[in-house]
Amino acid sequence: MRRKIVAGNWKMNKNVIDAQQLMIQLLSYKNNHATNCEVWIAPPSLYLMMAKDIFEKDEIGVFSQDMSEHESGAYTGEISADMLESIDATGSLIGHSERRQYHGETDSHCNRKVKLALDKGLIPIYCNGETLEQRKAGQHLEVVKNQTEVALFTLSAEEIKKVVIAYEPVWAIGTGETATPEQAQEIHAHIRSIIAAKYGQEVADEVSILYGGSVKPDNAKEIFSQPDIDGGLIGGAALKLEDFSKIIEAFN
Ligand SMILES: O=C(CO)COP(=O)(O)O
Repeated sequence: MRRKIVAGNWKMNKNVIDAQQLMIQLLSYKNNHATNCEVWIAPPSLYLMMAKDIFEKDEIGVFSQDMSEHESGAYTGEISADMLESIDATGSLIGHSERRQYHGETDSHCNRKVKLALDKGLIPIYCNGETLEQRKAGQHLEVVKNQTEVALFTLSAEEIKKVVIAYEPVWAIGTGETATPEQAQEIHAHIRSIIAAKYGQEVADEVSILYGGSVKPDNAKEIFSQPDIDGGLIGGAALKLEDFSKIIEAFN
C-alpha cells in the first residue's frame, strides 16, 4: 500500500512567532482529528529544530526545503544531510522548481542529493515538472521522463522505493492555474510506467507520487482521487490551518 501524504512547503514565509503558532495549531489539529494520510511540513530551515520540539512524538513529518549535494565543507549557507539527520529531520525537498529557476539546480545535482539523503536515512521528496513552454511544445512527457531518469535511475530498487516524487508543473505553481485531474494523472501514470519499465511494476507500485501546483481545498479531493496520485505538495494553501486541514480531509 502506497503512502498517502499531504506535505506543506512553506517556502520563505512566516517569522518565528507565526511559524510557532501554525505548528502548534497543526499539532492540535492532528491530535484531535483522525487523518487518512501522513502530514508533513517543510518550514524554513531556521525553524526545523523548533518543529522537532513541537512535534516531539513525530505526529507530523519535518522536512527541509533543500539540502546540499556535498557531505560537509566550505559551502556557505548550505545544509547537509548529516545536519538534518543529527536533528532527526524526516527528510528534505530536493529539486524544487524554484531552486532550479533561481539557483541553477539540475537533475544531476538532484541525483547526488537524493543519494546523500537516502544514505543518511532521510526521505527525499524529489520534485520535477515541465515549464509552460515545454508543455505548449508537447514536450512534457519527454521532459519528465528525462528528469526522473537522470535524478533517480542510479538508485537500487530498494532505494527508489524510499523516494517520494512530487510532480509540480511549473506553470501551475503559485498561479492558481491547477493542472486538471486528468493532466496530473497522465504524468503520474507516465512516471510510474517508466519506473516500472526499469525496476518492475511491483517496485513502481510502491513509490508515492504527489501532485503540486495550486492545490486548494476545493480541488484537492478530485485530484487525490486519481489512481496514480498519492497526495499533494502544497504551497500557499499550507500557510493557513483552515486551508491545509481541508486539503488533508480530502482523503477522508
Ligand atoms: O510549489 C509548490 C509546492 O512545493 C506549490 O505551490 P502552490 O500550492 O502555492 O501552487
